[in-house]
Amino acid sequence: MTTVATTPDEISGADAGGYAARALGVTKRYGADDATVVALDDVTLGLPGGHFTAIMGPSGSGKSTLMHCLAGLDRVTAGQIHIGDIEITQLSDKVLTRLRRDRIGFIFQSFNLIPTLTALENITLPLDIGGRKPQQAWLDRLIDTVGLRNRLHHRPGELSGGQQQRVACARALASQPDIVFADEPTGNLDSRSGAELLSFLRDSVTSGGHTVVMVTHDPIAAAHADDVVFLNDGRIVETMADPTADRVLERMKNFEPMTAPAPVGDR
Ligand SMILES: Nc1ncnc2c1ncn2[C@@H]1O[C@H](COP(=O)(O)OP(=O)(O)OP(=O)(O)O)[C@@H](O)[C@H]1O
Repeated sequence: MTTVATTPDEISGADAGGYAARALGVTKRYGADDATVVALDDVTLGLPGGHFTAIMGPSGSGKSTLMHCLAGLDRVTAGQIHIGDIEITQLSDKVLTRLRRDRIGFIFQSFNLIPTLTALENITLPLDIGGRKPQQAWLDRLIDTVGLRNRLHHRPGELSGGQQQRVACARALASQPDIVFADEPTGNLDSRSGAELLSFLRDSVTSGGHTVVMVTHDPIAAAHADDVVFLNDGRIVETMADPTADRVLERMKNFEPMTAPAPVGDR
């Protein structure tokens, strides 16, 4: 499995097991009647295991909705989602919650740390909730990689934004999940902290064999990925292998002529 797939044949075949997550003909509608919004329109996507995939597209194109549906945080209107070999669209809320906890890691733009817990307690929280013991060697490696060794007993309020996001990253990877979903993970970080975080995610894929899916608006962030999936109006319009920031920027420009602000003098 060397690249993302976007056709039903590719992701339904005998070797579909190589995909960490799959969406098959997924449609997501919000609202009803005249107020209906089609956020995803018949999306088919296979995300290879051991890959770093970026999801890009203009505002409102369906990026977050796609990620939330893939991660089982939102229910689809039609179609199927697989995490590994498990079809999640039919699962009860209880089973889905357990699957998310055990097999999926999340990194949100807003960190979502618990303010009363220390950095270490935040990192191991998903494991603690699941009644699982952290694998100490992995945890040690993770803590050293994100550079939090001397901050483990600080609470989030005593950490910088970049440090908090690194805690969120370590938390997402602590249980060695099958797949990590990151929604604009560098959105609240300065450029140096953002670059560190992206290197960490890249390394967790290259050296650790993890699977990372990241929604981003930033071509430089997307250039850390193996593949970029471009969405527009709820549909996949293109994929790009081995992206560079320049190529991604060029592609994004084609989407956004309507949203570029007019020069001040023209208003
Ligand atoms: N809970 C909701 N109720 C109604 N409409 C929604 C809801 N969530 C998203 N939408 C709509 O679905 C469409 C896709 O939204 P989504 O948040 O997935 O886009 P996005 O590409 O992630 O946008 P952005 O880059 O601005 O975050 C948009 O038109 C949005 O207004």
